[in-house]
Amino acid sequence: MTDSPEVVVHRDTEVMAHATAARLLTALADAQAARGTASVVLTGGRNGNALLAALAASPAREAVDWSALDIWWGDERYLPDGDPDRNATQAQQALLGKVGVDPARVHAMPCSDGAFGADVAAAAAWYARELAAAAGPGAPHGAPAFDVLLLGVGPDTHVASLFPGHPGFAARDAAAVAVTAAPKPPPTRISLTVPAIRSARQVWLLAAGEDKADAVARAQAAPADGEVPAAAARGRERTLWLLDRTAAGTA
Ligand SMILES: O=C1O[C@H](COP(=O)(O)O)[C@@H](O)[C@H](O)[C@H]1O
Repeated sequence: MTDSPEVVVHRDTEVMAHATAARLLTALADAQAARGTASVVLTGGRNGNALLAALAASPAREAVDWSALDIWWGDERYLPDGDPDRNATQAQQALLGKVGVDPARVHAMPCSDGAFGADVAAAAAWYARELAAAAGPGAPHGAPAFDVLLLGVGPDTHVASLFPGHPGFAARDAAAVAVTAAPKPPPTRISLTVPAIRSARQVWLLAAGEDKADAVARAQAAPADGEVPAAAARGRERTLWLLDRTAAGTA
């Protein structure tokens, strides 16, 4: 696991989205050149969706073979299929419906009107099994070595759906966990766990806007094993904070 996160500060939110899109296309194209395949973990939220829109608009988007990309999610709001608040719905509209993804490689988290109904714990356990199957035997924590795992950072320092002081943050025995009574609506969610996040080769934390400045400062000062979820998000090879000036506190 990386000890020292790197920090890149962009002029504003728009520049950050486009620069991060270029960075991500390069990282995924490099992974595909090296191994013939790549994997990415998407995030929801404002910065995650701005990135997806920038990817869709990029003239370089076909540098990635979208059909040879596994797409996972760091978290999901446990809502009916197609609900506009689902991270998967937003990703489909912003990007996935515009590029040639292989539907079999788009690993959406379950929805509340699917096979598991209201049983979000069973839904999270299923996603953990999907991750473990992709990771193969012997993978620590049953999670794949994702090439790039994206995380938006909430104003309270939450990442994925791991909220400060909430039980999901402490989950260590599976790659995915059910989250109930989340402090941010909707209350019922599924999230990757800290060990699953730390299985990624690269973890990129995205934060733009004045309301994120305090969270960024606190997360960068907290110990990696503290109760500040964003501080615990580390990649095996690289941890990268991608900020705009307001979130970095340098505006
Ligand atoms: O609810 C969520 O919030 C976080 C952060 O969202 P933001 O709009 O404050 O940037 C997001 O990363 C997560 O995926 C999402 O489910």
